[in-house]
Amino acid sequence: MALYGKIAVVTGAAMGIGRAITEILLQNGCKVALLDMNEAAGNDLMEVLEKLYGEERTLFLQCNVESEEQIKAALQKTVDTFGGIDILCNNAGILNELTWEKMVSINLIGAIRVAYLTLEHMSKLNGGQGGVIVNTASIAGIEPIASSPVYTAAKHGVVGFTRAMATASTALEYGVRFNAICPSFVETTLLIGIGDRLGQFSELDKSPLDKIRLLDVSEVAEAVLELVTDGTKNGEALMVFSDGKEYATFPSFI
Ligand SMILES: NC(=O)c1ccc[n+]([C@@H]2O[C@H](COP(=O)([O-])OP(=O)(O)OC[C@H]3O[C@@H](n4cnc5c(N)ncnc54)[C@H](O)[C@@H]3O)[C@@H](O)[C@H]2O)c1
Ligand SMILES: CCCCC/C=C\C=C\[C@H](O)C/C=C\C/C=C\CCCC(=O)O
Repeated sequence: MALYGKIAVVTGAAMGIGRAITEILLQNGCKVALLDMNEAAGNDLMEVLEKLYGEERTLFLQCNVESEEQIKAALQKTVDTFGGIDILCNNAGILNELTWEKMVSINLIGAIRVAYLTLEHMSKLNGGQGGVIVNTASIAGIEPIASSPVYTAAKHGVVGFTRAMATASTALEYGVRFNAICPSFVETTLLIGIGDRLGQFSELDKSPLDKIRLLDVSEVAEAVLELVTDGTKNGEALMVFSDGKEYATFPSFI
């Protein structure tokens, strides 16, 4: 997919990986709607981006991915402002085993909710032009992390949802590709003070974090760009490690 002039929606865009995805899409000519619940961080980032890329190429919309109403309003505003949606980077997420039901609500249900509501604009079945959806999962979506069982469950859910939707989209001719990005540990606020958010599993935090190089957000954004632009990629889970990236392989029974 050539990106110049394409319209992207990024959730959890105000900081961390979402911010890096937003910037790489802007650098490649996209218009980007930044959705995030953190209004202050979103507005601060907009000031920076407007100076770099021009006011007409970015739009910040305060949006909690737990709220169907807020997502619907944000997507409609994006379509009204930019004229459609070609790319969704479904990235908002938290890591907190203490508030595990909320974590499932944001990391898994939120991602599904945003994807379904975006398809109402993007799917060829609904009069859209087709496009691509990249869901931010994690290596924890491929391999269990003992200190984070519910985070692991939610991210496995994101990978499963992505792969099933890729097949469904092909069969039902939505014209939409679905891929998952699965990073290792990335240097963002998500990992700050993590020991306090692992609850009964905190003693398992033996911190590989001290032994491996944390990824820079730009490395994850580069891998997302590959999944967005390479039209042959559908139903893939691209793992990003400190020493390179690799597509996950899965058994097949059906
Ligand atoms: N940092 C890592 O090591 C790592 C590794 C693999 C995957 N991930 C995943 O990457 C994604 C981004 O995480 P990050 O590391 O950039 O974290 P981050 O905390 O730096 O950024 C997360 C962003 O999501 C937003 N957000 C959180 N809950 C939201 C909600 N309910 N609605 C809307 N926005 C919300 C926050 O306001 C924030 O701007 C998450 O899905 C996370 O699970 C992170
Ligand atoms: C042990 C401390 C864990 C605290 C953080 C828990 C979960 C973090 C999840 C992130 O999404 C990253 C998930 C998994 C990373 C897995 C493997 C690391 C591979 C190392 C490498 O890059 O080579």
